[in-house]
Amino acid sequence: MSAISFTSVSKAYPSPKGPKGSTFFALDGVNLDIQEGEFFGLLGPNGAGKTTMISILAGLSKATAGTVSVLGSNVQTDFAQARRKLGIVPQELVFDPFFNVREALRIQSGYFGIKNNDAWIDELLESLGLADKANANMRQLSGGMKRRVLVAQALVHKPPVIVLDEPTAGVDVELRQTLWQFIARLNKEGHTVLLTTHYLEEAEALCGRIAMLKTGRIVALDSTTELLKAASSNVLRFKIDGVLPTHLLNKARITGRIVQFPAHSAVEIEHYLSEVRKTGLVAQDVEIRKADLEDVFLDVMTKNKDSVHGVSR
Ligand SMILES: Nc1ncnc2c1ncn2[C@@H]1O[C@H](COP(=O)(O)OP(=O)(O)OP(=O)(O)O)[C@@H](O)[C@H]1O
Repeated sequence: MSAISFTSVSKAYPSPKGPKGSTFFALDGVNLDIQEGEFFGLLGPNGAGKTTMISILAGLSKATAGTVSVLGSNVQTDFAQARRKLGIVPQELVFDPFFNVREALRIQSGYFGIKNNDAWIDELLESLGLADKANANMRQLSGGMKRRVLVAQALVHKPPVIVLDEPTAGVDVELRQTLWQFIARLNKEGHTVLLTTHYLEEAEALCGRIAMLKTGRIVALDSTTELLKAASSNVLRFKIDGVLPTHLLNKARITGRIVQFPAHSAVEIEHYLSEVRKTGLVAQDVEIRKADLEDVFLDVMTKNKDSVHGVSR
């Protein structure tokens, strides 16, 4: 059985730009099946539709068309069942400021009808590095600590399917490591994990399969290994002080002084370096590295530049 299944899912909003009455599709016929036990990554640029998919999954937003189910329970017609199977860590830090951490987790357990949950709550607090904060008021916690509580809250009912919407946005290295160790353990124990993130290194390290979403459509879907294989084998990377001519700029990825070119062969590498020399610029700290998921992502997004955003119908 699929852990999460999207079948022909679309979500329309009134178009902000088009003529009155026209609609804009934040999701446009999305089909996606995530199997039980997968660690699955959902990637896409800002506005691609990731949060919209998760909101529909969580029952916070209604699909305009199509069906979504969690372990066979339809999120619209069988909401209570579907919700019970899901643990969602939201992107935003929302919490009740009046309770301490343990109370917040007990209340959350109560929403799912679970009494005497303290043994699991203690394990969650321990695994997420919150043991010494159990009696701290939510207001006294730092942003990173609050995020840990949100993760614990999502997991109080031991959901078989865990959804993390950018859980590491703006959090420090220590929390990331604690969080990933814990989530990886839960995944090993059989929990399905769906992750959205802008940290492509994390997705590459953690996810067995990845979907890339752009303007409401899935534009790539494969195992992480296959996606990486499809990328150019190498990337030429160097630093320069100056601006490259347009014919080189079009092929490069620029981050400040760092210039990167996808390169398939030694000949191609030499070609780029000689083109740079011709401009009078000096390539410094030259290195050749293996292509990573960020290269694949940029490649897929560039190839799909023609996708029409917000099709008005
Ligand atoms: N309530 C709404 N009304 C109208 N448009 C909306 C609404 N919510 C989202 N959108 C639009 O739907 C599109 C998809 O948004 P969504 O938040 O799902 O993207 P995302 O992939 O999660 O982006 P990010 O990486 O920035 O979180 C965007 O163009 C957004 O402006």
